[in-house]
Amino acid sequence: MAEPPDFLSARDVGSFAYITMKDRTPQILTKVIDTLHRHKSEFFEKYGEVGMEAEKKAISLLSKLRNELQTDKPIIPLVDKWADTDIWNQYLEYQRSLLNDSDRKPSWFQSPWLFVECYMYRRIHEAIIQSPPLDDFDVFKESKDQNFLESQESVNVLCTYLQQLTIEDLDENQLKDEFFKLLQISLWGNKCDLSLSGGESSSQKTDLLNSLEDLKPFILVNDMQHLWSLLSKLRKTRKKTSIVRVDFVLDNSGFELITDFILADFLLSSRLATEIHFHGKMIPWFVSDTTLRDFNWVMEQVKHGNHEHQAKCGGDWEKYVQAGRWVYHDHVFWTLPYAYCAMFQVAPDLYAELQKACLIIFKGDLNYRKLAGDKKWEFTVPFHEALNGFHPAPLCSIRTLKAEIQVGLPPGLAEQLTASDPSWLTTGKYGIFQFDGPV
Ligand SMILES: O=P(O)(O)OC[C@H]1O[C@](O)(CO)[C@@H](O)[C@@H]1O
Ligand SMILES: [Mn+2]
Repeated sequence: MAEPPDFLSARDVGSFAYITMKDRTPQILTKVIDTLHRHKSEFFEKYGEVGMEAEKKAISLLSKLRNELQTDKPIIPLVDKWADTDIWNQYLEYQRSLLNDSDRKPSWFQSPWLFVECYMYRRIHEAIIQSPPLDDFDVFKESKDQNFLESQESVNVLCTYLQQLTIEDLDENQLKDEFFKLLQISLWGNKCDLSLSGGESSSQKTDLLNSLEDLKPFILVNDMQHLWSLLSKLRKTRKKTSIVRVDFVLDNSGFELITDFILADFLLSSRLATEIHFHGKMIPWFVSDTTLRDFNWVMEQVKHGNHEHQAKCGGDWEKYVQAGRWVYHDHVFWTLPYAYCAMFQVAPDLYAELQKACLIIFKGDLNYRKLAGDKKWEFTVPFHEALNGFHPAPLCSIRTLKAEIQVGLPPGLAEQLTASDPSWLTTGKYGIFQFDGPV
């Protein structure tokens, strides 16, 4: 058997991992510090002097973190006492044990990129929870909310589209077309995450629905048909009372979350699924990722939006939640640095939960990196192989490409893309629907 490939790492000078660690992450940390500064008077009003002291403490911890990163210092153990602190510190030990030389320590620019990038977000969380009473403050909340608010026009268009679809009148082919349309909306919704733009606003302003045809050439792997075959077969063959569960491993809040809600709503309304389970993050993560608070906030906003179709959607979604047809889950595993092939061992309860799904949709780039272990795979390696034994249920990655990792391409395509568009892997311009499961 050939050796598995090496991990992506900032050690590779000039790589996207390197540029992210050198430029983008310090920029994100600076923005976090600035956010805390800007909330100073709010903290004072709420907590008095204690709030001011806490703000100072958080800023000093974050400045120290930025300095450690920029000077490639060793990765140090976490000192907080949170649900996953011990697991993280064990993982740090494991990373250290991988370095044969006992004097060498894992560091920002030498260790696997997935590990250090996750560690940075976990250290931001540490800085905040060590600074009570600010321990509940989400440093990314403002930008997530802004992304949603700036996408209002597109949100209206999508809600209106969904409300005006008369699903019961559609024949099988029409239903498939609509399903494909909403899958593509959910794909391109992943284009505008905030960590890629260094936390700067990147909301959705164009009318996606009318751009889908133009965007089709940018879909490099298109397994939508497999998703349709799977769900439409279940729809035809299932008994009246049986459950068809689709899980979404969510990515970003704001506009992307709306596109996921629209797709999830369609799945229920069309009876392609009977239950949707959403998996979000327990702590603020990679700037724009969805937490329970974001999930609820976005739903509330839509419900109280001053647009008739938005309000109707929001009302429906709330009812789905109340009826247990939409269920939100979180788990510490999603904010650990492990590839998903480790889930069975590290978080068997989560693995068992995912096994209940008929289909799992993994949204976004970070999920893809974790599915494929963030390794330098050949572009033609089969997706099934890169998953390295992670097969809880049929699954599909819906992702725009924002990192130098992609598998399952036909021979020659990567070379062709590199020649015509050298940054094809990292700009979010290209997308995939990549399925693994029985076909
Ligand atoms: O929100 P997404 O689609 O997971 O993208 C987040 C992305 O941010 C980056 O880490 C860059 O910091 C990408 O490479 C990463 O995977
Ligand atoms: Mn994200």
